[in-house]
Amino acid sequence: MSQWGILLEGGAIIFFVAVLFTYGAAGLKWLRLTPALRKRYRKLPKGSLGWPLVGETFAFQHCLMSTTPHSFVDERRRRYGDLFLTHLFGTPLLASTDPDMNKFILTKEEPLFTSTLPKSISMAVGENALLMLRGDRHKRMRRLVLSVFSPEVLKHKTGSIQASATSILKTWKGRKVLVADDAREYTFYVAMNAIIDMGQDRDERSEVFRNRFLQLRAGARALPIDLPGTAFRKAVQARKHLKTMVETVIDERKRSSGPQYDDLLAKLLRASESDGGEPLKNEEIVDVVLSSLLAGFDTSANTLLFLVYYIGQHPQVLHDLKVEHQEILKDKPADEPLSYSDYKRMKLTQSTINETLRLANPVLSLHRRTLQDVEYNGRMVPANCPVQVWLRSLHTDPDLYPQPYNFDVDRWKGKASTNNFIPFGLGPRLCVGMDLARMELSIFVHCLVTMYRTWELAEEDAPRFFPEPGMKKGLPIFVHDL
Ligand code: HEM
Repeated sequence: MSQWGILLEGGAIIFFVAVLFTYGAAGLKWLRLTPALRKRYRKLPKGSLGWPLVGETFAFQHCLMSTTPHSFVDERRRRYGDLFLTHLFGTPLLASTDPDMNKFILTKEEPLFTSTLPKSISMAVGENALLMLRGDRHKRMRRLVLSVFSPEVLKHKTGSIQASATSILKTWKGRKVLVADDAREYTFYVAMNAIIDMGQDRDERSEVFRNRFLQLRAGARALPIDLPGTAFRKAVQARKHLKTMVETVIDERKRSSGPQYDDLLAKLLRASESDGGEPLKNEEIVDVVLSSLLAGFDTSANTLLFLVYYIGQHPQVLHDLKVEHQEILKDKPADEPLSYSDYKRMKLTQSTINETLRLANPVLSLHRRTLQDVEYNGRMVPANCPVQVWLRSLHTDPDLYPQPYNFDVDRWKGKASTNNFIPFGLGPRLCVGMDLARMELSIFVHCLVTMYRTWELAEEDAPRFFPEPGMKKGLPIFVHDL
């Protein structure tokens, strides 16, 4: 631990000093509130802020890039407990790895907590994105979005999702495949079909849309430096172009008496008919469309990437999956597309997805900020304090998951979902695309294991967890025929 860390360790004052350091004048203003808090100093969680300004960022990055990405959190949890103080990427924050505390944080949004996003992501998703909305506006928009991603609607999409998976997988024969690229291609078009179906001009227009979308996504992950040539500036420009494209589709749909769509855009355009509220403005629709695409893109693609990796590493799991999916095919006339009830029979596939999400969740942590002083189980978190729920450490807690770093699909047999497994979040911001994600992943696995006998790595590759979970080389593989 650094000198600073030793000096300050365990002292509640560290939090105030950190706020002062990080927020300058704003921190001073905050310090004026301390008389009320002083009594409660001793209840503040412990931890270390590492070095001035950079805090523990380097140690955190170093661990994520190493072969033991969990060690940063594991070590601090051992030393300070399930809720501890750290300082990452310029912000002092409290990290929670405690299932009950996580549930408390995620379910008590307003008046106690609010969700927060870094500046680059806020720019990319727009101020009307679900992730940015609060209170009644969030509830209304969430209801509208959920109605499109509900099982009742998704059950009609199994055939088209299967067609997308099959067409990508057919191209895998006889060539070296970079799974990361094709996973992104597949999940992007599945999500686009559910969110904004481009209709007749699909191929050409979708391609332009996709390229601009990739620029937007790159900027969402970059530093928010708005200068010529930066990823952030390119993303701002890409967003303007995407906005125009979405508005063009809106105009076409409003003018046309052509085909009826059942995508998210159609739902948003008819919002007032379905819930009696005010019609949505174009900018609200654009933000919800783009942010939903962004929220579902890397998350689903990276999960698919890890699914292919883990199944490939575990021949018994591949064998058992083949049995499950052949059973489904056996009961169907040849060439009949998968139905929703076929999908519901994919039990082992669901366990495999769970185990993949447990070990390689694409979302490392969820970000909140306290709106007032919050006391929980004898510990106090001051107002305006960033709090992060660390999913990965929860999902690899040895008390909850024996031999946590083993890929073991059997641990999910007959298990109902609990607060100890929250890859899609919890509470009022539970992922709205969860059912779509599970369905597209399951259908891809079905097509993969029924179209090919097995696959092998074309080059050595290994998981990485920084800057985001993925495979170091994008998982290059060769597939083998049945
Ligand atoms: C394996 C894939 C996915 C994972 C692991 C995942 C994970 C999550 C998590 C953890 C949250 C909660 C965020 C928070 O509490 O701050 C969330 C929210 C959200 N997700 Fe997903 N997601 C996935 C796929 C998708 C897909 C496919 C879509 C849409 C097409 C989507 C759209 C959203 C949206 C719009 C929210 C915000 C909900 C709100 O604020 O009310 N996600 N997701």
